[in-house]
Amino acid sequence: MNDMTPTREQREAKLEGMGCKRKRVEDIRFTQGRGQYVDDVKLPGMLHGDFVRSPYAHARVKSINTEKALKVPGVLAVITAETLKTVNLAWMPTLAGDVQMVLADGKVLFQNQEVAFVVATDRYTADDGINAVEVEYEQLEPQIDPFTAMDPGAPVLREDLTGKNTGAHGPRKHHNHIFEWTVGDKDLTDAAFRKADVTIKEMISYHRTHPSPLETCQSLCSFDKIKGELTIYGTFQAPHVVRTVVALIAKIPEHKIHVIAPDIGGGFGNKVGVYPGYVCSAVASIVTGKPVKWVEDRIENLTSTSFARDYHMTTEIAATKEGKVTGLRVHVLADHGAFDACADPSKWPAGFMNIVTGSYDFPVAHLAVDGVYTNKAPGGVAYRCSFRVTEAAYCIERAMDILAQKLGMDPAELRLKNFIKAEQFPYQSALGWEYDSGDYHTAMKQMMEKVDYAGLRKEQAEKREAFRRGETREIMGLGVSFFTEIVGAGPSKNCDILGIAMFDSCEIRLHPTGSGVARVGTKSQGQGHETTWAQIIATEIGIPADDITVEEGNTDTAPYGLGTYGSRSTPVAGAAIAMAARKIKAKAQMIAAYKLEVHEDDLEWDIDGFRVKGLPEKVLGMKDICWIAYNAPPPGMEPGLEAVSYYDPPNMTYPFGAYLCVMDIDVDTGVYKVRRFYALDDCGTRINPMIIEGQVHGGLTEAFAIAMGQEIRYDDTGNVMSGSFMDFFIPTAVETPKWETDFTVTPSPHHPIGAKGVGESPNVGGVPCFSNAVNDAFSFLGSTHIQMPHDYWRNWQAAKALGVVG
Ligand code: PCD
Ligand SMILES: [Cu+]
Repeated sequence: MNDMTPTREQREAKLEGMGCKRKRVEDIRFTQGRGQYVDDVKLPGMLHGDFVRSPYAHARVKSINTEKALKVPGVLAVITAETLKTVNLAWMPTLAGDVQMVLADGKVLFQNQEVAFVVATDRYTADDGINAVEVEYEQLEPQIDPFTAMDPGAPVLREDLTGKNTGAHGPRKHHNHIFEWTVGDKDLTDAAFRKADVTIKEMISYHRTHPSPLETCQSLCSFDKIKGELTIYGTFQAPHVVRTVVALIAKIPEHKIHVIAPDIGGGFGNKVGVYPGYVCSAVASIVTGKPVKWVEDRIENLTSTSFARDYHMTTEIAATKEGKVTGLRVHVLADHGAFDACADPSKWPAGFMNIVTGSYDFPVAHLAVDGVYTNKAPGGVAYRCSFRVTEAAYCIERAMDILAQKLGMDPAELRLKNFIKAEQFPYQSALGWEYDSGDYHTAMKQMMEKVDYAGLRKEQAEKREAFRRGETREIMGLGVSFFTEIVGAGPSKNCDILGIAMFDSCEIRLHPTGSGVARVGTKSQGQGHETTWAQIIATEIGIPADDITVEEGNTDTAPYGLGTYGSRSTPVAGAAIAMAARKIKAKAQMIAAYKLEVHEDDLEWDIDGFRVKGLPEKVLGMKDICWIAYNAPPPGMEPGLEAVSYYDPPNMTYPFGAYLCVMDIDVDTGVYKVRRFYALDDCGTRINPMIIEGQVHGGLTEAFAIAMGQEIRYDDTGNVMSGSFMDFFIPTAVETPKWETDFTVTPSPHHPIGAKGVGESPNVGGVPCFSNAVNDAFSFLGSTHIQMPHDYWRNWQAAKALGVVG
């Protein structure tokens, strides 16, 4: 061996495989303004479309006159529901089994609803056309409050459903009722409450908010009449689903539809749903014979595409006087707006809300969810939480604090007392999930030690005394949260979207000189898949990550997959990538055995190639195997080195974490300061620690935004009060706290590389952590629960209500 032979460590480092803080390869183009987003795509002869929208929340549309608009120079077409009816597209199916108007058909049901689509030579002219469309409305009584939506005298919102007593998810009790969904054993739960020493009950609201990615939703459709082919560029988190749905609805054969999701400027769940803009730009292209682009502006994005949350959760816990939980009962009133356009797997009308037992060993539980229609925008997307998991985590984490307060126990101690123990995994929850793995006690104790929890509680006790003595006007809150996430939808036995099973896929093709390409069914919106997917392959087959190109988002080339949301990419596609790589490795091993003239079983894998056991000098590297695979394969073996895997996971993965927030609030102004925020995340095997840290920073920032101010608010008449970034809180670097991150590693036992998702976790755990900090600060003054968002004004109102401010 000469000195030039690289050491094992050097060979390993060269791969930049799993565990490496590899720099994000996509950032080379993003940071230089070389990303290619939908709006960067410009096709010859391209036209622009824009919407006439309703000023009213609830009104009858008496007439639409397009005559003047069509006379505006440059306006080429005005599409209304009547136009869409000719192609049977005035209404479209939603992902939740409901139907939604593409353009107002007789009625409008929320402010800013799409009424007509004006197509013109440029965006400005389209806008002039919009102003020239004359719509006559007759205002109707709006239904804004979900709590009165099922009153006997409540206005009828969905006239199209008149006489329908059952919906996509079972019986409907009222004309504004969508579904009732129940899980768990009601009788056993009621019995637990009858026997309980202590019970708590609180209505915990998770307000309506919005994912608001920097890039809004957009599409560019081009219909080629000669070929009969439709090409759609769009901001899609799930391009293949879009292609299938278009094929089913528009009756265009699937191979004649090309869906391309180029670079995406953030998704956060906003880009999962199907919006009228996509349908209208496609129809407009068919009608005009030209490519038609639709680009939403900020107000349109905030007020018409996919809100999140709006869950009102009446929560009860039963416990012994020692603080052992014995039952959980939750009723949710879910405000879905005008159409049920929730983006959940089809069989789950309230998503995975039944993860509401959280990290605790509840022997029994019962959950009931009622969905109602109101005159608000449709949606119900995840917004950085897989299918209502953040609502569930908020519910249980707030409720555990309320129980601790009633018992006079420390909230961290109460949690430690009730955690599912490490030896109980795989754990069967009372509401039907099988948690794959976890070690909650270790994570919680690590958090408490790192932040000096006992010291902080002591300081808080002293500050409270000082406040009582009138020496300070500042109160201190410690927010504890311990969450269990559920990500990786999903086993196709119970997860599908409109019947499309939720597996995912990867296709790897290695080239003769030892580099290659991996195509995956997911679609990064900023998560860094081009970086991390190559790292999995590097570790699995010993080809440096830099030598693997990762491609996603083009349905012509990528294998069929269900896309990226619900932190499913790592649990599902990540597994498919490892499995495809292993197929390649198996063929590589046959080649190596032949070349090294030994039996396959006599070979062992060594970082970047195979070696004969016991003969360290007899090696064949993966790069050489690539060449041999094409140019000199063993007799009888097909040339080439590629593999594809479609992976249907046996279970979801259950990441978890322990968070702590230290907050100081000035009672006279309501101004808060986040003094410290510590986040310990366990996402199993970590692919790229730097990307994970970035994901946690981003998710915590969004959690901070939601808990401390971000809200989509309506007045009594259904006017949106927060339709721009002037009134919708987007924290900048100035407001954002400093994040301290930490981790433990508890691999998923069923995932080929043991990885769980992480992208959503910080939002799921972060929101209750901030809210618990605010509530903890005020609790010694006698409050049990203050609703989010906790902006300065509301903190000040809380202080006033508690009588500490005049
Ligand atoms: N263990 C582990 C895990 C993970 N990872 C990494 O991290 C990331 C993430 O991942 P996940 O968790 O799996 O996830 P995904 O699927 O990929 O994604 C999704 C998510 O993601 C997050 N993040 C983010 N970022 C950015 N930048 N952008 C965006 O947009 C976003 N979004 C958000 C959301 S909202 Mo939903 O949709 O609501 O449902 S859901 C979501 C990637 O890269 C991966 O690879 C690692 O490394 N390791
Ligand atoms: Cu959610």
